Amino acid sequence: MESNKHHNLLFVINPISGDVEKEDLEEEIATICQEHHIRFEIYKTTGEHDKETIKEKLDQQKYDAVYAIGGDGTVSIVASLLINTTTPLGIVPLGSGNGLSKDLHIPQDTEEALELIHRHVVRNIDTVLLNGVPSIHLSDFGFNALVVKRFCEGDTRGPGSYAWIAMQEYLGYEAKRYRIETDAESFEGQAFMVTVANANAFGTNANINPDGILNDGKFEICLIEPFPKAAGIGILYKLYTDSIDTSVYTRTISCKKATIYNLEHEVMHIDGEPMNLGEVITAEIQPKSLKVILPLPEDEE
Ligand SMILES: Nc1ncnc2c1ncn2[C@@H]1O[C@H](COP(=O)(O)OP(=O)(O)OP(=O)(O)O)[C@@H](O)[C@H]1O
Repeated sequence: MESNKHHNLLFVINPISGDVEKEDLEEEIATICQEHHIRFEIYKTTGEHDKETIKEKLDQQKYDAVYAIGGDGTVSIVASLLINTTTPLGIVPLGSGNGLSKDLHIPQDTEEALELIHRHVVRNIDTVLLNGVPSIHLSDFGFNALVVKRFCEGDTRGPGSYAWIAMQEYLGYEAKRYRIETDAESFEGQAFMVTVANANAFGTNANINPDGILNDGKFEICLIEPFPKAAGIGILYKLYTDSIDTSVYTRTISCKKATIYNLEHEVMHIDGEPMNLGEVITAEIQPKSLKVILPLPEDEE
């Protein structure tokens, strides 16, 4: 565990995330930073070449931390630039999906999350490389990836439209075939979805990997195998009560390295961004490769 006092910060704000108005936010940031004698800069994302622009800023100047203010997409852009650097990632969750921040127990209330600027600890977490592309949270193939793809193609945001798309796609969805080889065990067969899980729960709170630990040097491959449609409600219930690992239709492989053969070229996403990485995907853990800013443990407050 480390702590680091902030002197110079970069805030990356996504002005459209979560359909949340963020006008007062800049003033709140300015107030806290002035109070604690912290220099700061704000970059507002545009949706175009944000990663490149933020990278230029990081190359030009040393920041003590970069705070991503938005949803999982914004967090993912910032995090991918901070992996294997000494600069920690801070998160102020303000998106429609805030999965990583929830798994890290970062306050979901904006005011409380901003308090971390002057009261926090820094910890190292693992990340996973999928054909060289970093995944910090959850990536998957199959049903959920299809829903994520349709969601990204649509023009409505929020959990309601995600649930609506999921319902529309569910009845017609057919499991796809995968071969998975890992340093622990192998699998070949059909799956409804295959998740490469560094963390635990999606932004919707569906917990696909209840026992996952973000800094254990391993990731999990969580499979939901084919099931009768009538069993869907039970699986959904287990996903939302942190007990999916007790379902007879699931299988979890904990490993450090895996090769996934996506035999039917099913859609996939990495941390919520649809992506096509081809038929053969290698996944490899990058132990403790990302520094994150977290609330002080209760016994240290
Ligand atoms: N100024 C902007 N105008 C339009 N789109 C933007 C802008 N800034 C960022 N974006 C887009 O916002 C998306 C990321 O949003 P993020 O995940 O942080 O929040 P979200 O509300 O959870 O979003 P989503 O509903 O897509 O999950 C990316 O697709 C990015 O291109």
